Amino acid sequence: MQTSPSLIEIYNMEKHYIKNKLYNTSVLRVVDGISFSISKGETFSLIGESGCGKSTLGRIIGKLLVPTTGKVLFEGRDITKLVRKKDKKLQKDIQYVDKEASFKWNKRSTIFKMLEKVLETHEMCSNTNGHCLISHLLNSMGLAHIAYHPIQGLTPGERQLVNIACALVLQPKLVILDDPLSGLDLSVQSQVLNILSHIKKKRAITYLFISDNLNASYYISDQVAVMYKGRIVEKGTVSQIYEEPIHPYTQALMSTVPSIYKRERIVLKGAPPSSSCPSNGCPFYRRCPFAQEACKSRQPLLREIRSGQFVSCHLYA
Ligand SMILES: Nc1ncnc2c1ncn2[C@@H]1O[C@H](COP(=O)(O)OP(=O)(O)OP(=O)(O)O)[C@@H](O)[C@H]1O
Repeated sequence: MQTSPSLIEIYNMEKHYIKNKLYNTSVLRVVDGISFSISKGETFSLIGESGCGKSTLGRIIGKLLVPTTGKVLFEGRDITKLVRKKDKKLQKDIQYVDKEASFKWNKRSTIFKMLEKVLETHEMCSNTNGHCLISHLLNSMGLAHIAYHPIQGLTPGERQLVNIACALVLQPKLVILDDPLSGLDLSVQSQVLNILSHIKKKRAITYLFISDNLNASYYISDQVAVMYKGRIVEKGTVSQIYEEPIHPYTQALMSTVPSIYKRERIVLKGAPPSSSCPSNGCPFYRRCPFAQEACKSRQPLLREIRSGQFVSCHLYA
């Protein structure tokens, strides 16, 4: 249930790509009619198997990718048609942290210098204020001891934390974390997650957390949306999605984390359909153990089945 006002609202978002294999043209529906909102101060996770469209949606919200159709409101302002490069406020307010820390900076530069440069680029803070801001941030992220180390000697975990620091130093309102734990050791993953939660408790910040790491998303999220083939099949609070999932796909997904979802393992048959052969029906019907006739021909709507828990499934229509 949402209590605080929405920071960002997404309406009917779609992203299609035209695939042209030797003139046999087809349309890839990577994001296929998605609507949701994220309240101020919450952590909203997008989960689902690889290729379901999570990053594409994240990049659209981060204004790094233009959608085919749809509308985005940020603090009530329609930003759908705004160009990120031309809007300084938007560049600062919405930060996108990519899955791999890829520094475009001089590898011999120190972390402190790099963060100074980020502030300078965004015309933020005089020197003294900037230095305070950076020191404070590095302290709260447990990075103060390596503030003057060159970037080239950092471990993968430190590089990812510095990548996140580059976003946080701008004091954004929304941080999109696209698979921030990818490629990190388990112990480093929990360190990054702890730091993200710690920062969130201290600042009025909202996270959009994109991941196929179900344990991590359980740990950090308030709200969760489950994606399947470019659509949201279920959305609710973290306990609703992980402990009381309703959609057959969510149930199968959660059965892979027996430490949280205490039911029998569900093994799905087949593979997800290609995004280039959309059907009018439910994208999950070929693999669904409960598929009915209606599932083949009619796309189910996302409906509220329990308070705050939305499901797109004909079983509950
Ligand atoms: N520029 C593009 N042109 C064509 N297809 C694309 C393009 N970008 C992404 N796709 C396809 O869109 C689908 C969704 O990709 P996306 O990266 O959004 O998925 P994801 O859920 O984030 O997966 P992962 O966790 O593996 O990154 C994939 O099948 C991908 O190949």
